[in-house]
Amino acid sequence: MDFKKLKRHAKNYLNTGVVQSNDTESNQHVFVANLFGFIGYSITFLMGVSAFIREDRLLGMVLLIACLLFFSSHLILRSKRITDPYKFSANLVTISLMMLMIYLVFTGGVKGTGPLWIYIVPPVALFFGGMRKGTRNIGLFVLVISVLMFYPNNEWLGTTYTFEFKSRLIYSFLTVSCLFAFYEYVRQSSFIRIQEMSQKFEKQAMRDPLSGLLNRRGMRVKLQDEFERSQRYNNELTVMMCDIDNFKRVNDQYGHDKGDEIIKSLGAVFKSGLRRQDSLARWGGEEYLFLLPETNGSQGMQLAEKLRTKIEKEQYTHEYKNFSVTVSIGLHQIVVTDTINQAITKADTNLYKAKEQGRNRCIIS
Ligand SMILES: Nc1nc2c(ncn2[C@@H]2O[C@H](COP(=O)(O)OP(=O)(O)OP(=O)(O)O)[C@@H](O)[C@H]2O)c(=O)[nH]1
Repeated sequence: MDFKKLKRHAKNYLNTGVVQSNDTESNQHVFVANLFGFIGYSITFLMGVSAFIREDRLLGMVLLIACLLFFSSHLILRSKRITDPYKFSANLVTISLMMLMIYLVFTGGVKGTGPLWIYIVPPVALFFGGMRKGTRNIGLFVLVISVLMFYPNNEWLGTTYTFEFKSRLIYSFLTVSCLFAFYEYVRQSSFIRIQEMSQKFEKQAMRDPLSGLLNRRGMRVKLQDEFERSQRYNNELTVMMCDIDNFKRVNDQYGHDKGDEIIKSLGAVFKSGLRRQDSLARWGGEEYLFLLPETNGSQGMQLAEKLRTKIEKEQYTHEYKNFSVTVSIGLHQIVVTDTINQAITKADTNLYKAKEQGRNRCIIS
């Protein structure tokens, strides 16, 4: 088998149970669960076989049982019948690991070196359980091994340790646990911060910075969603293209800043006249695109007229003089044969007609 094939197999294996729609954090956990399960059953298998060779049958059996449990955690991730396979698998890995460690502390493992393995517990418990559950599990684990080790006269141990060894084992274990808990805390909070920032940037990429409305990119996403929905449920859907009349003159007369203020203000006026399910975007310089789900042409026309008259009455001031602007609107009720671009072009054509017929009016096909 060549290296590339081996790499692909390893990747597929480690991605068992990864769900495409899940967030990166959940999938990372599934990936690590597979990796840990793999390391867990490989090592316990080798150690189990080695224990049998040394004729330590009991240790060999325990290690092979642990190996089976680690392997089951991988099989669980493949299961389609279990509701939350990751949770089940992660709990199985953590509990099996802790039981194995308790056993190693109890028996001493090979020549009293068994307790050296307990340092695997903190990273695994914290990674799979998170801060709260992980810390609680580590606390329980320390309690159990402390009781076993410090019970008078070593009565609850299958081996003997010196007092110095036991106490230093617990101190060092607690130190490692605290460091891992701190690390997990920093990792988790950084991850949350990065996720929040990425959501914020994603939102910003869909918005027009001047008006705060959707930009073309954001509107394209809405158009696609609503278009598909209207076709699936046979719902009425209307698009409306609106343009400020003679805006060049407004800019020339009152300045670009005033022009910007008007673009922003019109967006807010339009928005206040829409329903929650409607979408509004700044489609171009002084052009707005409306998407009106569950709205037919005549309902769209009523809304367009309402908005047009509202804008007409809106007053702006420049150097103590009041003035107003008007808008022209072109509408189109989408039909089944339309593509998104065709629907927009038809609304645009109607807008052009409205401009031609003298502006400050609404036209529908
Ligand atoms: N202030 C401001 N002006 C803009 C912005 N984007 C586009 N414009 C201006 O809007 C004007 C649009 O002018 P035209 O396309 O000639 O159309 P109009 O003057 O509105 O005339 P009609 O559309 O035919 O009624 C141009 O002068 C652009 O510079 C913007 O973000 N801010």
